[in-house]
Amino acid sequence: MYGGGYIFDEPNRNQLREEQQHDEPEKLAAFEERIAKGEKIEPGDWMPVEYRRQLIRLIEQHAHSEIIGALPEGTWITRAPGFKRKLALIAKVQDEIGHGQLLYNAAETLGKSREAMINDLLSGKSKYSNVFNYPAETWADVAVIGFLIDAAAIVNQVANAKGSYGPYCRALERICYEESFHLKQGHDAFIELATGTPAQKEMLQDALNRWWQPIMHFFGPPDKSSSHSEKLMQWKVKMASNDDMRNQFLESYVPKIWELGLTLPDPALRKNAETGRWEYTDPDWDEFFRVINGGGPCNMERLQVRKWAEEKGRWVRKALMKPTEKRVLPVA
Ligand SMILES: CC(C)(COP(=O)(O)OP(=O)(O)OC[C@H]1O[C@@H](n2cnc3c(N)ncnc32)[C@H](O)[C@@H]1OP(=O)(O)O)[C@@H](O)C(=O)NCCC(=O)NCCSC(=O)Cc1ccccc1
Repeated sequence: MYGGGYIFDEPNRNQLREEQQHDEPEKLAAFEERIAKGEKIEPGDWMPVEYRRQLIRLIEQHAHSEIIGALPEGTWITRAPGFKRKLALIAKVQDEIGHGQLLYNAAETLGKSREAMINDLLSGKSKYSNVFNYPAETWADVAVIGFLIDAAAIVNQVANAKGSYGPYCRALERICYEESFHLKQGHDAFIELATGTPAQKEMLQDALNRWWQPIMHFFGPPDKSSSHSEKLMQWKVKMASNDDMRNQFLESYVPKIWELGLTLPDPALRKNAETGRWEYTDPDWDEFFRVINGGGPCNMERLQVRKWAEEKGRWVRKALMKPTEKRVLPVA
């Protein structure tokens, strides 16, 4: 556990309870009117308890995804082919950690401490993106992550940057600038393999086959079984539904993959000319829920690495604390 002596602050818990009692209809109506007008909600503004709770959940999961998301690519820094690719990968992985910091800051404005968030990650209480629970077996996996997972993240983040909560939107705007650089480096590595030797192309095709289902899962369950979408879209936290984002990703990237002579492991994948929407075989949603609930191939390994890093970094955090903060509090 995060042993720097941190818990979910009691004052914040009390604040949440207090606000719950004040979720009065007039305040709620005024809040929803502001959302409808496209105004940004800022940390000091009144907000329904459920809006706060949902934002903490979503932003916290996003932050964890960035931190854990650095791990599969991070293991390739020393093995990236050539000095330039090593440098670019170091910069990219560093950016992902920076994105995690920006997002933890945004979530903290809602009253949950960073330490409580890290504790919830390490205990398995909080989720993070399904995709980072798979191994990066070859250099081609890094190219697929850098191109297609970054692309998927950009589709989601560009949309939600226009959402209602100011600190989250501002963090997303900055993240999107950096992600567009990541996409370029991923695309470059992807093209090099796709247009390289038969062995390189085969390695890329193999990585694509393995990553396709996790990427389809990335946007979340189908709209009909998405538990949070309705409320989050009403409150303009999510600016497009899971299926719409998945469709937008397919629209932008499937043609690019096919143009390179690569295939995707779904014979039903095609654009319906009449509806303008992409059709596909439903990915295995049981596998998705298994992975996001801790049963993926790398969940245990990912959390072990984070726990190790927290343990090893404890003395640094302690050294940076004010003497009065150095007492160890029980973990929530
Ligand atoms: C769209 C969605 C992901 C899910 O919509 P919601 O309305 O929130 O949920 P919904 O009701 O549809 O689902 C029901 C349950 O399923 C959970 N679940 C769903 N999908 C996933 C999933 N894929 N993975 C794990 N869990 C998932 C969901 O939490 C809920 O469980 P709960 O009730 O909490 O226990 C939303 O949370 C979002 O936009 N998040 C912000 C963006 C974000 O986090 N991006 C992360 C990647 S950043 C990146 O990649 C950068 C990078 C690139 C390369 C290298 C390194 C880094």
